[in-house]
Amino acid sequence: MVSIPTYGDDRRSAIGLLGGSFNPAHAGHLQLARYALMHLRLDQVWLMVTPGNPLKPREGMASFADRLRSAEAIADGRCIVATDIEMRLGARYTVESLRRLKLRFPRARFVWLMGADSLANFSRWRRWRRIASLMPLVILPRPGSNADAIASRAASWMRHIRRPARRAPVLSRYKGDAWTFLPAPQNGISATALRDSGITAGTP
Ligand SMILES: Nc1ncnc2c1ncn2[C@@H]1O[C@H](COP(=O)(O)OP(=O)(O)OP(=O)(O)O)[C@@H](O)[C@H]1O
Ligand SMILES: O=C(O)c1ccc[n+]([C@@H]2O[C@H](COP(=O)([O-])O)[C@@H](O)[C@H]2O)c1
Repeated sequence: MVSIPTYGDDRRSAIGLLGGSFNPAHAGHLQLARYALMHLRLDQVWLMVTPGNPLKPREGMASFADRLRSAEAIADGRCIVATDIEMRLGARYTVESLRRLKLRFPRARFVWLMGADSLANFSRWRRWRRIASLMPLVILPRPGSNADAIASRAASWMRHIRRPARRAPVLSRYKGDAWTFLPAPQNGISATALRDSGITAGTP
């Protein structure tokens, strides 16, 4: 089982964090991770499996072990790494996980990655303004969610720290208080649709 990636210890690595339920992991996650890796000039993307999204019901959620295995199955173990570090950090909310992660890897430069649907709901996350101050945020488009994301409460509140997408290659140099909406090819796939078709994080 993949545990704590050590890459962040070695040098001032630029690491994209894709937090997710991965119930199951799918091609949309992989596409996002690959695109971010290249366009943000990252050293790695960590598929950071959440012990449990505080806003999602537990019903229908596969076990942490199954979801981690599912994320490992799409990772390459080199540039894209699945990790159980959020479970190990022992925090329930992203804001606390990110704070602990920065203490654990003081030399790393983290960037928080998320799809447009997550930005649309971001203002419901615990201490979301604080999250935006902890590390740069990069939003990738997702069919059906982009207009809501741009019109969201969080996007409106953060408008003064929005950076143009052309700044994406240097965004990891910011300590926080910077975000961008990165135009990218879109993928309509979702874990919900996969579960509805019978594919779950426990499927071998
Ligand atoms: N097709 C996609 N395009 C862009 N971003 C995506 C896509 N799928 C997932 N993401 C992003 O990846 C992160 C983790 O997503 P998650 O594991 O919840 O998958 P999901 O497909 O959104 O799941 P569900 O349908 O169960 O809500 C979130 O930031 C989400 O916005
Ligand atoms: O901390 C919060 O309040 C919070 C609320 C909703 C979602 N999150 C995080 O958002 C990430 C994406 O979650 P999900 O379920 O949409 O894949 C994952 O890392 C969750 O822990 C975090």
